Amino acid sequence: MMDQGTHEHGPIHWEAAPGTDGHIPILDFSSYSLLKGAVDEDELQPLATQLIQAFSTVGFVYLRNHGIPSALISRTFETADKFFSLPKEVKTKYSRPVDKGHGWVCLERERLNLERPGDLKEAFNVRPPHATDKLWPSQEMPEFQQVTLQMFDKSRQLSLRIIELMGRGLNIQDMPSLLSMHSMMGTGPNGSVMRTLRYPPVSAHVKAGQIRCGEHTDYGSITLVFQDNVSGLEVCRIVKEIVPASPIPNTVVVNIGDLMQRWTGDKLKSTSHRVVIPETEEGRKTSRRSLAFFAHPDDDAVITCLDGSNKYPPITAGEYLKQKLTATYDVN
Ligand SMILES: O=C(O)CCC(=O)C(=O)O
Ligand SMILES: [Fe+2]
Repeated sequence: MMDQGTHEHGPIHWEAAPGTDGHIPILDFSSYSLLKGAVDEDELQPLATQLIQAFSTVGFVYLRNHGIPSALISRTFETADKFFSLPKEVKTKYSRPVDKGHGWVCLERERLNLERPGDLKEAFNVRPPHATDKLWPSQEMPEFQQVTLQMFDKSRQLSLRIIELMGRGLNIQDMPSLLSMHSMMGTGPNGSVMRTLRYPPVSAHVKAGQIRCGEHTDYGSITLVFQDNVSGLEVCRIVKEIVPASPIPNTVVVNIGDLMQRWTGDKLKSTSHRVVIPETEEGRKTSRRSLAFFAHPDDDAVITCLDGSNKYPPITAGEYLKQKLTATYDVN
């Protein structure tokens, strides 16, 4: 078996969400699907309650019937594949500058667990406010910008619906302000980013402890993850106890980020996760693809514990993200 390293991330406990055996719940999102025209308010409360149950225990759910067309998801994956298959010299033209959140991130540039070597993944970050003309591969792929921006926008809309339901499930009185604190996703000073990720076939030269994506928690409000059909995503329940978040067709995985955990005075759990290398020789020859949308509040949104506990001092979302990113990026 490939060495998965010996790093022990802090103990993370979860109680099994009701009706589950400690695995990640699968919820039907049809009552608030993006495709749903008229919404029946009465149907939303049970969904909101189920979401909060999952997020306050596992920190992860799968959603079915979310309403982002599968054709758009496939098209985004294909578009990303085409970009990743361009020669390295071409991709380098679109490298993410250190001061921007948009552009190509080469293999091993990031390590999400600082105790491991660089992650065995490459990525293209789509962060519209940071995207200059020079950072879109329009010359080689005229469709790239339009397809990825469309997927960004659908992910943004779905995130807002999820956040709205979370507010409902948490009984937050001032819901408009929770939503308005996410009003600049994709348009202004806001940390939200969509990443197309590619984990290439694993060569024989893997460094000790190197995996596809090291153990980490996400930083923002919530994350959406669309997976292809290749396993590897694992949710770290407690030290040495791991639950696979294997691909389930037509679902999106949604998880809580650190800032949301802080915002809710630790009621909702930002659970550690990672992407491992397949154990079989055959599996290692296969690449894996995913698409992650990280929803963040606006940079100037002041995050104060929603339960009035003042467990953590107020901090702006921009300042919080800056502190987190400094630790992870551009280590090579
Ligand atoms: O590729 C995946 O399935 C998840 C990646 C991830 O957790 C991340 O990029 O934060
Ligand atoms: Fe993550």
